[in-house]
Amino acid sequence: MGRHRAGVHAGEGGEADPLFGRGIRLSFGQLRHEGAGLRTSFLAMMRELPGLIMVTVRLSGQAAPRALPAVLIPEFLAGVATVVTLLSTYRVLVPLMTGGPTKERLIAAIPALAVMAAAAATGSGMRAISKAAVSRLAPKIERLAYTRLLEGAVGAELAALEEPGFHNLLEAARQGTRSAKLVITQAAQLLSGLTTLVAVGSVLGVLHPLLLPLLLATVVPKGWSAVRSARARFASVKRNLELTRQLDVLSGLLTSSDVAPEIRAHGAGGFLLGHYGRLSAYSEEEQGRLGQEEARLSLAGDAVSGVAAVLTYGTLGLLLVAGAIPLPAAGAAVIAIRTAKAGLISLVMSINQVYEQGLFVLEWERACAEAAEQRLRTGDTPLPPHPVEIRADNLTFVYPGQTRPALDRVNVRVLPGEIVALVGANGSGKSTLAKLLTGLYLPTAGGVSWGGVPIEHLNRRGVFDRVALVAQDFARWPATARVNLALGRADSAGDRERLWRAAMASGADGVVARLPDGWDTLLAREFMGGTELSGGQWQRIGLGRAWFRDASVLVFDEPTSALDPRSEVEIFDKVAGLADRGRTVILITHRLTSVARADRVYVFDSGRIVEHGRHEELMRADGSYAAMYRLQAAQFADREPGVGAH
Ligand SMILES: Nc1ncnc2c1ncn2[C@@H]1O[C@H](COP(=O)(O)OP(=O)(O)OP(=O)(O)O)[C@@H](O)[C@H]1O
Repeated sequence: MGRHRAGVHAGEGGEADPLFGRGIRLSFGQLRHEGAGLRTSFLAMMRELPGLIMVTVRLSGQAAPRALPAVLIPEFLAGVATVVTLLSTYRVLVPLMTGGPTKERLIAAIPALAVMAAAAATGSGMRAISKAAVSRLAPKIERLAYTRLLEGAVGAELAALEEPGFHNLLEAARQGTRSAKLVITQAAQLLSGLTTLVAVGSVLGVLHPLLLPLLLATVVPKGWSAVRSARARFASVKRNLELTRQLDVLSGLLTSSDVAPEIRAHGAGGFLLGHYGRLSAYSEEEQGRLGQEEARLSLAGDAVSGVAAVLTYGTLGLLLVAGAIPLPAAGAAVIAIRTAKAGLISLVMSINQVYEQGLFVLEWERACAEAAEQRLRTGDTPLPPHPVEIRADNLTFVYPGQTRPALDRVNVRVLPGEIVALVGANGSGKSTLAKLLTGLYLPTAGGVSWGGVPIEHLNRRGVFDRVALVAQDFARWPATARVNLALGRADSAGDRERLWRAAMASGADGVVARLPDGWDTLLAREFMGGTELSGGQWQRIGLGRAWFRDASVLVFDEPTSALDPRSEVEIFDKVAGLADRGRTVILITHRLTSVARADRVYVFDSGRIVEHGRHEELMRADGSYAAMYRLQAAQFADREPGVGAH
């Protein structure tokens, strides 16, 4: 794809992105703030501002209840000090500019000068105290916000975490947690800017009432451009969230050690870099467009504000000439206006920041609310004591965002102490069923029950507690070997005997024995002191986790895919042993020889169960299971010396 038209984003206008398909285009459809952002009036935006700040203020109240007054009170006192400084400037100027001997005039100015110095020093001191308080408070707010977000994500339904929209929201919310810190810093500055402005305003009001609206006329246009460009920046970030995440994924891949061998062996580096460059160009174009928009807004704000400033000085001159204002008052007014200008710049910058960052904090709040809505739905019926029968009745399941069911009216029975095997072609729904039987997903239609109670009525955390799951893509935690084995019952991680027992059952004992620091070896080569395991070694660790968890229902999804033949046989023996000891085993495998020992085999095809029964029954039935079994057996028979080729 060549260079895109100016203003047209990746995938917009119907064409799919050559790397990510329709993803980026779809993300544009999900924007909620963007359109609204550009239509919102200035007044509406200014009305939003206190609400935006309040989200962070509430957060800071929870993060450190006493810290906020420590920020606000000194900031307020600093504002008061500014008023006093300005008023005393006036009092210094009056004796200096009125007639009389110079010495007397100087002496008359000294008390006001002393007050001015004291007020200025107090103002600086107060600002320093507030700054120190902000730097103590801000990280606490950030941590609290981030922890809340993580708690929400951890407690959400698995299905929610598979929705891209939720991920975009989480990404914006993650930014929101950093923003909360900035909002509090900037809100303190905003308060300081406002107090300065009020101070200057009141001084000007005292000097001559006409100067006050003129001062406001210099402030408002700048505030308008600041808020508008903050909104435009926020909209731009939202608009590009999916693109930003995709760029992050690409740069992560280019630097990841996991895919580094394939990138080199397949010469994929140039290809990926090319796409990185292409997608970055979209992002750069967006930034350029945004920069232009901000420059336009700023110019418009400056122009109106500049005219107002000229008018202010002009009015001051006219008032002076007309004798409506004495010379010292005019001098004080000039100083007040200059002070206002400095305060104004900082005020405008903080309004801009508070507004933009505040919108992200709102995203954080929205994500927390969304996560709460998506919180794991759980009933309060306690689990019947083990052993329980697990059933799926007319179970249908459609993944979020999909239209075709992954499971279509499936009926399954798993009796306590049984080994139930799920077999069938890739993508036929075996892993999905295992996740539904163990309560990780809830049915779209039909039902799953444990001991006759529908799973949604049960305490699902209680269900999880009864389950040990060795998923096909089990987690390889970047942690020590001990944690990797014991994570399923982290409280017992210190139980060495239990660790060794689990390790011996899965064959992980030999792996751990060869590790440089034994159980304390870090299994993550990207960190200092870390080491890496082979695929089969990892699988033993993953399997050991199931034994360590010691649950009554065990799900093994392709448990031996990376094991050597001898280890594979050993593992299946151990799995059979688990069932002998009353554990229920759900086994998903393509190794049909190991299925022969199962009490029942369910054969899947395109989300449906096409056959079920014991191995012998299925062989006699001579259906698809028998065909698959013979196909596998024939592969070995063909290679037997004297029987087949080679
Ligand atoms: N998280 C998901 N979101 C959307 N669709 C999914 C998800 N996981 C699986 N699917 C789809 O559901 C169907 C069933 O997948 P499942 O993983 O259950 O198959 P499987 O029988 O276990 O396959 P395999 O033998 O390859 O492991 C497939 O069409 C797959 O594309």
